[in-house]
Amino acid sequence: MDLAAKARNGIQQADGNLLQIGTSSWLVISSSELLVCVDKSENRDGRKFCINGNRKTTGSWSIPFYNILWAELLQSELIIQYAAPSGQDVTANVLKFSVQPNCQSVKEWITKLLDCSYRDSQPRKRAKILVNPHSGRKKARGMFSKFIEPLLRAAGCIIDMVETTHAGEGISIAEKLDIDAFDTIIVCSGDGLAHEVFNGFGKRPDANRALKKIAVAHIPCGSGNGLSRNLNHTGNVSKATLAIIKGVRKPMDLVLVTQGDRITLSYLSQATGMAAESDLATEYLRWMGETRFVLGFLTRILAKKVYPAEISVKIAIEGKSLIMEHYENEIEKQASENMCSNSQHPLGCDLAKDEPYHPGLPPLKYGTINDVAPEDWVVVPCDNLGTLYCGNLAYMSTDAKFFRPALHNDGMMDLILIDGNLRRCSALQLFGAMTDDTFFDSPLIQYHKIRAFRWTPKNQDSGYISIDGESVPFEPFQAEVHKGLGTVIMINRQIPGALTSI
Ligand SMILES: Nc1ncnc2c1ncn2[C@@H]1O[C@H](COP(=O)(O)OP(=O)(O)OP(=O)(O)O)[C@@H](O)[C@H]1O
Repeated sequence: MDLAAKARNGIQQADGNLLQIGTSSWLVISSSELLVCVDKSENRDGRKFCINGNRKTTGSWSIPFYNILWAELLQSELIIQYAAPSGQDVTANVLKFSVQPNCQSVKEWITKLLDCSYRDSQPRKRAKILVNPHSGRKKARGMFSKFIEPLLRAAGCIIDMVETTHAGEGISIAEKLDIDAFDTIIVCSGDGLAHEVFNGFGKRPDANRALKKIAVAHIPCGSGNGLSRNLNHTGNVSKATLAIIKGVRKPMDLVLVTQGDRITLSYLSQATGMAAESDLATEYLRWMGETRFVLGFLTRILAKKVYPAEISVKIAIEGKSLIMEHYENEIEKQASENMCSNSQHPLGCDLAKDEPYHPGLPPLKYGTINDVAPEDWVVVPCDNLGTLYCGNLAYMSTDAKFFRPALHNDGMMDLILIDGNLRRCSALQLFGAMTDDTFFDSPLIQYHKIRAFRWTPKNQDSGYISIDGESVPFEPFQAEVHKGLGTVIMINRQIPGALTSI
């Protein structure tokens, strides 16, 4: 069916969805998109309609609800802002129509269009934005002015941007942020700046409230962009911006890590051995972007390096088939919850439903690394350990899906242990499996769903430990997960067009 026919069909189905802008020109809110039909004969002088200032455009086309950014009536002008595909990206575009001044039916039509376009996502979010000009290939500043700012402004978001000037600034900004003035903090960088933001919130006396009130969002401008891949389902800057504009708040598990007398919040991963070294020991290859992780991993896997350790674990689910069963049940549960409602509690919902409320960080469930490990923890022999990789989300970078059954809010972490002395051909096969989604199935990896673990190095004086990709001192540590402690913005798959736009 061509669009004009679709539009006529739409008119017959629901008159309230139709906005007549001429005798034979219409705008129609269909079930999944906005249909635009502008008759050539009615826009000869270009007074009725223009697109991006061009008064000559006429014809019929459609815009998925997901791409509608904003609509408003300014006196006799109906303005519709939307994100239009442009090569690999989306860019801000504007349609303008002449209508009757301050017309009530136009106002009602706009309300309907915005309801369809945002569903239960909060429109016009108030965003604190951190841009790290040093991250990745140092393009974040350019990306902000080319894509991020125009899209956010077109969507009517209220934005307050700062460029970070040094490491650690993300912590102090989050620590001092007026959490009543914003809905979200959008990090335009790699995963490191998001780590700082969570840790800044963690330092506050009202840490729990800050972590619930301010949703963290990520636009992928760094060399490690795992968070954006998990939340926005994209590594593209403009599409991630759109996913955040149309995104929905969700609680996300956070991990509390104790080391010495320090406590660190982790949202993505904890790694030692090869997984940590291939990231942290390749800083000098930063110019390569995400390729540096691949190169780092390959060189170590082929060298058969081992990193002996003592590891004890609080197991949640044992065995790959039970883990997959849990994953599938949770996905089904989430889908039916989404069908019912996606309600947006102003504090990010799930405010300690089943646990007592604490204004600061919640108390540790299993003590610190300085306490004796609980008796029911399982000790895993790890004399030949190559990699310890513990993840809270599925993707660790844009295309490395290490933790296929990881869920952002199930109160569990996924732990991978891999021997370091694998035969070289097996190690290479395993490496290939990282990018084709068969990694989880490989018999070469031990996979556990856990609630907590402790790692102590054996016969190693120095080495690398990475928390969310950031280096921490080479000392024993203990980690435990807290369900829904943080809040993030995630793509809203319920809005028609969301899945085709990413
Ligand atoms: N202006 C700046 N100059 C130098 N470092 C900065 C600046 N702003 C922030 N940083 C630091 O840069 C670190 C890495 O940033 P980020 O994760 O955003 O980028 P990245 O390129 O992905 O880096 P990485 O691969 O190390 O995670 C962060 O820990 C942050 O503290």
